[in-house]
Amino acid sequence: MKIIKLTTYRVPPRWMLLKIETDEGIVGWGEPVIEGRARTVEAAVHEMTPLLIGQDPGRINDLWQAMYRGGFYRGGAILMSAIAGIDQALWDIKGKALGVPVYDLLGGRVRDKMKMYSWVGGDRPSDVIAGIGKLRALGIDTFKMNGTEELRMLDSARAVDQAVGRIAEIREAFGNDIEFGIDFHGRVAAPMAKVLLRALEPYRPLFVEEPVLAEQAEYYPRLAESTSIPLAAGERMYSRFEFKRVLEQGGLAILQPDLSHAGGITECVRIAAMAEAYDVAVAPHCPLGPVALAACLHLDFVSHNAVLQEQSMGIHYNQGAELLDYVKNKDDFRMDGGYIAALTKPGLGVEVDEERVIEASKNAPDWHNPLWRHEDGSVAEW
Ligand SMILES: O=C(O)[C@H](O)[C@@H](O)[C@@H](O)[C@H](O)CO
Ligand SMILES: [Mg+2]
Repeated sequence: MKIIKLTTYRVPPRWMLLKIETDEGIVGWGEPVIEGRARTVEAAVHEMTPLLIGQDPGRINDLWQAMYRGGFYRGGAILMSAIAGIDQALWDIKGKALGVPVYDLLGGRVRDKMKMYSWVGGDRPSDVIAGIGKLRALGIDTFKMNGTEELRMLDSARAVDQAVGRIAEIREAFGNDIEFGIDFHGRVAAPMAKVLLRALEPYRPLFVEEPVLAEQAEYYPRLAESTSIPLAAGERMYSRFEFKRVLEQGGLAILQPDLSHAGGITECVRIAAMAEAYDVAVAPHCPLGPVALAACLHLDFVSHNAVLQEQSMGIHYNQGAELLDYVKNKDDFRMDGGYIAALTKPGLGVEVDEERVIEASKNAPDWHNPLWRHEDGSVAEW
């Protein structure tokens, strides 16, 4: 079998889907995208085409190495997202060619169902109580929300009280019937991280995500010393080589590689195995579309240390399209009591509605995250 064509479709809300065609008629789908840089990743995908056209799609490891090592410069958000989407599509082709789901190509399932969580509260975490109430009715009991709005490097007791007060309200309203992660989203600088973590201790969040920016990873062990709250990070790390440093230095209880940013299934399954050796859990990051989620689920079903899966149904970013709008087999993604079953169809298990994708790609938005500024006019982390 040979790869004959790559086609990219940027689609609402802010995703990109990649279709890889072969000379035997089998097609694979991937989701190479960095939120806000879809056009850049699209260019990177097409720059890699000469390494792929005419090649056997079944030689995923060799194609991965050629894409990673072949360009001299390597790593980072753009190139690793391009590789990720291509990798996902190659696994999709392989599974379809052999008539098995990707998890069976990776040694089979370690679990029967996977625990999912939903976002509540939006960019500026508000109405989280109402959001949780609505989703509780659907049997969902695990959530994530932003921990703060903009926060200055050194902010006020009032700002801390506002952030903590929201969490206190959640515990007040729902007790221990629900669990929730708090995403600091890189908005909290090192001077404030310890302050905020300590103030949140009494409310026992399931985890705090990106307690500081990924470029401040040396703070993870120091912050972990100061709190019992499990620390999580990973959406802004892009390969085994970044995650190995974080595992070596310690501090993170949960790694959150993104299957559409960190080199795809091939790379993230290795990252998950590395984490298991350090007794670190994995909870793949996925605020994206259905192909990215499917790739995450195949990792989840073969990784003993996979504990939670993010999915974007109802997320505040999904303006103009929802998680399953481009999927024909929507029922396969049904959640039951906050869990999802394995995707058992061959390949990634996503039946892409190509007509819908092509139609939607005709007016793809150029989504970019907002540029926030503090009261004094300086740039604030979004
Ligand atoms: O945890 C999450 O889902 C992420 O922090 C998410 O909010 C960001 O990755 C966002 O998609 C960037 O545009
Ligand atoms: Mg996050």
